[in-house]
Amino acid sequence: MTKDKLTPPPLKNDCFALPPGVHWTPVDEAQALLRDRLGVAVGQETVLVADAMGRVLAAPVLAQRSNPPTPNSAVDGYALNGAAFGEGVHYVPLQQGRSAAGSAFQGKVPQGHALRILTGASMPAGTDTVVLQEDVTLGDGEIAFQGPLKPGANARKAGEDFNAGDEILPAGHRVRAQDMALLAASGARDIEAYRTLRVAVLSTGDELIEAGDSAAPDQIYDANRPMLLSMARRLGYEVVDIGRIADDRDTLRAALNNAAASADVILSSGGASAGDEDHMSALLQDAGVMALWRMAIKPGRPLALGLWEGTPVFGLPGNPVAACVCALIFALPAMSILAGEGWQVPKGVMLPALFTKRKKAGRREYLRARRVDEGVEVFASEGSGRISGLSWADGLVELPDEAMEITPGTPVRYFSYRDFGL
Ligand SMILES: Nc1nc2c(c(=O)[nH]1)N[C@H]1C(S)=C(S)[C@@H](COP(=O)(O)OP(=O)(O)OC[C@H]3O[C@@H](n4cnc5c(N)ncnc54)[C@H](O)[C@@H]3O)O[C@H]1N2
Ligand code: MOO
Repeated sequence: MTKDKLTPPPLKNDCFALPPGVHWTPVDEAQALLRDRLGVAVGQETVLVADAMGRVLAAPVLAQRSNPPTPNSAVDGYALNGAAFGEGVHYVPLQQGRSAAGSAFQGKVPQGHALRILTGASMPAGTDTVVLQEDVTLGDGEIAFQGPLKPGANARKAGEDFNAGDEILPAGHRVRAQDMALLAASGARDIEAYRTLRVAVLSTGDELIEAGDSAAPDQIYDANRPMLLSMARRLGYEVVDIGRIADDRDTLRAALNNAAASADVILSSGGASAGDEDHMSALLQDAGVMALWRMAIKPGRPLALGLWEGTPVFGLPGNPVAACVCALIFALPAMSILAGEGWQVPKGVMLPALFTKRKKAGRREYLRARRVDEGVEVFASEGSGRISGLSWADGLVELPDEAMEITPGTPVRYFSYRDFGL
């Protein structure tokens, strides 16, 4: 072929333009596929309640006992039979003794008598009501107060919170600090939990060096691996650090074998597109287990999804912002399924935009964003190598697949990093 016979394509400097003839998978379609195809990837184990924080329940938790286990007093005061004290002033003799939390009164309170009672103490036999000590004048061996009393006032019924045998937490629930109170109160000694998901993380690229090492001019620090390892740790997963892998197919194959043998899911970054050194997508394609690799998302359109030796692989794009966004939008909810928690995606909130942008149709866009009192502002650049914007931001703005004209005040969807559990 001679030079003058070559026909160059029309110049297309927009690297985000969607080439025709390629199916660009919408975010919703890719998420639906992950949601349908993935299942729990971990076994189960028995875990002491003391160690339950952050664990995902593999079975519902049933209460071993009721809360409260007996009727008890909600206040410090005097226990009596409420129905016996109608309108008017009452002078009521005190029964000897008292009922305190953990030290219940053993006898029966005679009709027309009252017993000193403290908050949390079991209601003694013969009583159903507590008159608040602030409403009482204490005399010598008797109390005086103004009727009428409402029978049952200031007393908690046995099981009013939950009863023995009630399901207090469902399977698939991830135990939070607040749930630790419920688990302990229910009398549980241990829970059935899913084993903690193991997440292997690797970075590909000959240019990468380790944080803190001395760098040649064309080397760059591996920024994605520390980010992805930290996301996994923060979400309570066990991490397996596979390290930095050179742009060499055999080396990457060996690293994937190692990762698949030691983890339940693999997060890699770089080499996801179709360049000469994009071995991740090539290997997954050769193995015939490549599901999707072009997403209608910005940043991050090259995303290699596949199975390696049966282990799901997320081949995230190399650019750190794209790696972060694709991890949040695809890998995190997928990992929550693998971990037993079911599909978890944040709903976000609609906030007024404090920026101007004209968005084209065909791709969902995520902008680094920061919530302020008046609404949400976005990072000055959309460049997916601008790592500083990830730290500038406290979350993401999501713009829909359709075209959109945003001016100050237009409602836009905002997710905080915390909404993703980060
Ligand atoms: N001709 C085209 N070239 C590129 C296109 C395109 O459509 N046509 N898309 C660009 C986009 S968008 C992205 S994103 C990248 C994705 O490619 P890869 O996933 O294969 O990523 P790499 O090429 O390996 O790296 C991209 C970029 O990110 C840097 N990088 C990689 N890993 C790390 C890391 N662990 N820490 C920090 N930085 C990392 C890498 O040095 C590159 O600068 O392809 C574009 N090219
Ligand atoms: O689409 Mo690339 O993943 O933005 O940087």
